[in-house]
Amino acid sequence: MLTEITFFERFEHDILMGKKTITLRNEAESHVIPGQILPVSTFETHRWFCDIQVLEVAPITLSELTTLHAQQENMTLAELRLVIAEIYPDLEQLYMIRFKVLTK
Ligand SMILES: CC(=O)Nc1cc[nH]c(=O)n1
Repeated sequence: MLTEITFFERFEHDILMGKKTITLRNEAESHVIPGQILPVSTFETHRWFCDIQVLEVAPITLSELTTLHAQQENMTLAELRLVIAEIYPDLEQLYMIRFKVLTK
């Protein structure tokens, strides 16, 4: 079970503003359950910046991504596909984690 989650610093503002409400992760980072509360830190320096509550976890493939997922990431679909390809090269099976920010 995941007990903390990290995000790249470039996503911090969007998360805190409620503009990014999902994250797409690989299988290793998908072991969370709805209701679970996770501390969130930056990937680069492990600085805590909020707690989130997991609302939903669902498998999704790269080809199934839609403009709704892109909106929930505060990106265009083209941007989202590029970002995911950069973070997880050649990975088709992803997991969508929907969350809300609790403590800032
Ligand atoms: C650190 C890290 O992997 N961050 C990610 C990965 C995928 N999506 C996301 O929002 N953040």
